[in-house]
Order: sequence, then structure tokens, then C-alpha cells
Amino acid sequence: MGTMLDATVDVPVAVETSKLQDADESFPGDKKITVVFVLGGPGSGKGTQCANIVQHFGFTHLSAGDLLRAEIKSGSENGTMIQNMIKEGKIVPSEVTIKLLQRAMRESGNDKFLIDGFPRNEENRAAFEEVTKIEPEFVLFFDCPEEEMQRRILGRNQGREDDNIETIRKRFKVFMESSLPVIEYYNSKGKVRKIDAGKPIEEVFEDVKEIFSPYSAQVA
Ligand SMILES: Nc1ncnc2c1ncn2[C@@H]1O[C@H](COP(=O)(O)OP(=O)(O)OP(=O)(O)O)[C@@H](O)[C@H]1O
Ligand SMILES: Nc1ccn([C@@H]2O[C@H](COP(=O)(O)O)[C@@H](O)[C@H]2O)c(=O)n1
Ligand SMILES: [Mg+2]
Repeated sequence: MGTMLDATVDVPVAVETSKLQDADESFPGDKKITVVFVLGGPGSGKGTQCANIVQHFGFTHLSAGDLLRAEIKSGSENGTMIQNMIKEGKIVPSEVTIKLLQRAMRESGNDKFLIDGFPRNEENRAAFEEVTKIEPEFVLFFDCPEEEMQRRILGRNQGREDDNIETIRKRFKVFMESSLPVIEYYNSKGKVRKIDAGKPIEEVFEDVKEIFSPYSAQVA
């Protein structure tokens, strides 16, 4: 989609940290952990490549979207709100998503995480940093043309309520307006590893492997 990473965006965001800091949900505590944020437009192949990385490099894959969908299924009090936001392609408040991520990280027992589809906007980014004090090792950015992403989503067939053309258009708009600025922020800090995600799955993974090769010594 011709994503130029040359603009620096650093928008201050007010974060209600009191709501986010819940003793039961706190993570990581004193533990040293490694986080890679995996970002890219809807359908760019984040989930597909994360599954490959898990196999080869021993990371735990946490998809923010998957965690939110599981929360809906669990019958949680936030379920209806989350479902409505997802149907509209909107970003769920950070308070909810960060608690789900912290819980999943804690329960995994691992210390290396691929966080897929997060942070999705400046609020996500600032709140995660404030609450967890975690700086990502780097940001893996899957850059893919919009028409290819649309083709992939419409062929996905996983029964997702947001995989319809009306919601897909909204998700693309949110990606351009809210998520790309986060990628630009990390790019200005030299943290973005950009991948051409428009290629076949195996070829994309060849490029991904090069980026993760420093972690190969840690394969189980
Ligand atoms: N490089 C690729 N070439 C062709 N198809 C692909 C490629 N990567 C993934 N796909 C297919 O495209 C669809 C979307 O991939 P995937 O679910 O991994 O994307 P995603 O970035 O996680 O999307 P979302 O943000 O909507 O969760 C899937 O059906 C997947 O099999
Ligand atoms: N940080 C996030 C991530 C996702 N969402 C919502 O979930 C939808 C699906 O996300 P995928 O990564 O699985 O495509 C997304 O469109 C958002 O509605 C969110 O709110 N915050
Ligand atoms: Mg996904």
C-alpha cells in the first residue's frame, strides 16, 4: 500500500493507569522478557508468519484479536462491547486488551513473546509502555498492498464477523489513520524490521527467518 515510513509521529496520550494496574493482572514483575510487536494491515499475514516463528524460534504467539474474540466467547461482561467494536473495525480500549495480554503472558510461562496486532493505535502503545514498562525488542512490520490483503481476507473462510467487505474497508481506514503512525513512531527509533509481505508465504518466511536468526540459538 506504498507505506512510507518517513514521518515522525509522537502524539501525547492521557492514560488512566489506575484502571490498568490491577495486582492480579500485573506482568511482568521483575522477570526479564523479550517482546516483538508484529504489525501490518488486516490480512497481511501476521498470524500465518507468527505460527512459523513459533515453530522455529520458541516464541509464544499472542494475537490481540484472538484474545478479544476468546473474551467474547467466554461470556465476559465486556463481550458485547468488544463484539460491537470488532464488527465496526474499531480499536477496543487499551485497558481491556492489555489485561488480556498480561494474563496470557503470565499463564504461558514463557519469556519470549510475539504480540500480534498490538499496539494498534497511540493509546495502545502508550498504555502498554506505562503499565508493563516493556520496550519491544523490535517491530516486525508486514507491508502488503491493500488489494492483496483484501483478496486474502475474503478468501480466509474462518467465519470472522469482520471479514466482510464493509468492515474490511473500515479496518483498512483504521490501519492507515491509527496503526501506521505507531509503526512510524517505532521507525523513528530504529526499531522497525519491514518485510515485503506481498510474496508467497514461504518466501516471506525466508525474510522473517533472517530477522530472527539471532534467536536461533534459543530454539528448544
Ligand atoms: N504470503 C501469503 N500469500 C498468500 N496468502 C497468504 C499469505 N499469508 C497469509 N495468507 C493467507 O491470507 C489470509 C490472512 O492471513 P492471516 O490470517 O495470517 O493475516 P493477518 O495479518 O493475521 O490478518 P488479520 O489482521 O485480519 O488477523 C489467510 O487465509 C492466510 O492463509
Ligand atoms: N490491539 C487490538 C487488536 C485488535 N482489536 C480488534 O480486533 C479486530 C481484529 O483484530 P485482528 O488483529 O485479529 O485482525 C480489530 O479490527 C479490532 O476491532 C483491537 O481492538 N485492538
Ligand atoms: Mg490475525
